Amino acid sequence: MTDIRLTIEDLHKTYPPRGRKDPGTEVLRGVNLEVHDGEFLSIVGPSGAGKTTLLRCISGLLAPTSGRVLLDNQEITAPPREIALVFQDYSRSLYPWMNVGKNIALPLRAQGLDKGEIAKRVESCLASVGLEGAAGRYPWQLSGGMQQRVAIARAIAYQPEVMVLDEPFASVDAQTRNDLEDLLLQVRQETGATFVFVTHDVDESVYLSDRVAILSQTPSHIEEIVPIGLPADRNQLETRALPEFSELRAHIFGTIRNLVVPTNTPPEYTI
Ligand SMILES: Nc1ncnc2c1ncn2[C@@H]1O[C@H](COP(=O)(O)OP(=O)(O)OP(=O)(O)O)[C@@H](O)[C@H]1O
Repeated sequence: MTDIRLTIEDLHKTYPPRGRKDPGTEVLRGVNLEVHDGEFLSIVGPSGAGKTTLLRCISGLLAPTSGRVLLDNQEITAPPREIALVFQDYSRSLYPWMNVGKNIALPLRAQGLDKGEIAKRVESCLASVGLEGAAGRYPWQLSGGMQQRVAIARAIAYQPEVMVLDEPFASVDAQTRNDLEDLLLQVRQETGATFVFVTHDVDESVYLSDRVAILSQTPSHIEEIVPIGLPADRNQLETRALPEFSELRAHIFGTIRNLVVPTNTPPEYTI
């Protein structure tokens, strides 16, 4: 049996009232989830279902109202060293006044590594994300996709056990997005890390994952966990052309659509 890396136990989160007339916002109501060691698990769900809230609780950035998140059986009460985060907004996560090398080195310096080890890690992580020799460039000199590669390099330089990513590819074009998806699969193979990945893109969740967890409408719980039994060796053209791929995306899309109470707003998910 696979080891459990992360356990989410009966997690509840209600944001406190913002004024006298605001009762507060109950977002998570009893989320239970286990993430296996080395697994790639994606979280999808209707817009506003609480995906980011759940990720923030998992990574120790937000205290749950009740319930617990355990990393290797230890309750998380603050951001643990073993977890690295990558967000959608790379332009805010990289420091524009520091070059790429310094951006990647910053958390390593905080970890107390010596200069030689830091320089080695910066170069090898840049090579892993296809940005050899870019250490001296500044974030504003790079395209959006390249900046997100730097954010991924910074996360892997840290040698985390778990990588938590919140819609990391939502702001890049379709071709770059496919390249970054493959980069993530390569990073997963090289590092053996566990991935928890939030996306609005059902196809992306099927392409990348071992399992996809579907969050319900708020106050949310896990509606369904879908095992993705596709061959481990994924390929943008062949994997996406498999009949099982279409069946899985149709199933997940249908489940999310059934969760959404009809409104006049256009659907966010497309198939
Ligand atoms: N700091 C906060 N204070 C109060 N309410 C909040 C706060 N952050 C989020 N919310 C509310 O919690 C709900 C869930 O938000 P969250 O961002 O977690 O959902 P999401 O599934 O990630 O959203 P999206 O699909 O838009 O990315 C929303 O109704 C949001 O307005």
